[in-house]
Amino acid sequence: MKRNNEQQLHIFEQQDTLLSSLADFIVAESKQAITREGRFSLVLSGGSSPKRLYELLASDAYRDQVEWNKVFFFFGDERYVPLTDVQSNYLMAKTALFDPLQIATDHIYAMDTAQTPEEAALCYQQDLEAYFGTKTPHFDIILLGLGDNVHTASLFPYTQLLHEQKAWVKAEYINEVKMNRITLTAPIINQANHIAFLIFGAGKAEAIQSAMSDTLDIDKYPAQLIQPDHGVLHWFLDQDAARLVE
Ligand SMILES: O=C(O)[C@H](O)[C@@H](O)[C@H](O)[C@H](O)COP(=O)(O)O
Repeated sequence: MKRNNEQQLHIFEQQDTLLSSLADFIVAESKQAITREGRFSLVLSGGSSPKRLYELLASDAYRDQVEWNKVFFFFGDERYVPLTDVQSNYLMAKTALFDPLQIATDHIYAMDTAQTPEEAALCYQQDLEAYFGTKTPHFDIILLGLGDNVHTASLFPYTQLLHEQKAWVKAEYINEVKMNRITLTAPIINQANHIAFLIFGAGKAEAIQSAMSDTLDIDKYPAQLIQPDHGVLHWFLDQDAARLVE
């Protein structure tokens, strides 16, 4: 089954130029969204790949290019650990981005892992409903990473989460990582204006090839679920990661 949405490949030899190109894209989109709607919604991904991007956005090279007081931050997923835990995606973003830029707490939508996983998912859904109001939940940019097993956000292979058609946020115990995860689901991710995968390193090449394959098997390759309804799917890759799809 051919994919029917727009995809843009952005492939760079060096990680530095990859990161600055994605940072430039975020800056440009923030300007357009703020002009259009007075605010910009950015969904952050977790894991290790995006840390340097967040540090770059908070650096002298970029900090003055964005009206941060009009930016609202969300998370694509969260590990079910305290927000002070070293595994927390929130803590990584707080350290690399929020604290250096002195982002106001009412501009940061963290998943509340002090509640049960199911309560946290429900509360986050309510937060999103409040943010979007009666408007369709079109995040301006959703950043995503890709696991070696082709998971993205916390949409892991062979989980119930993959088949959620209605809820925007769900929690599930993920046996593969022996922890509860809270995650945006494909229905809301696919409503974004822009979805940007940030992936680098030769170890991700096979996962990217599977994710991009037109032979769909979403249980095996969950990232294949990411097919924007109206927006653009961007792949920000370094050459090592892109070697099987260039
Ligand atoms: O909470 C998480 O871990 C992320 O949301 C997850 O989807 C991540 O993006 C991939 O696992 C890639 O992680 P790395 O960037 O560390 O390879």
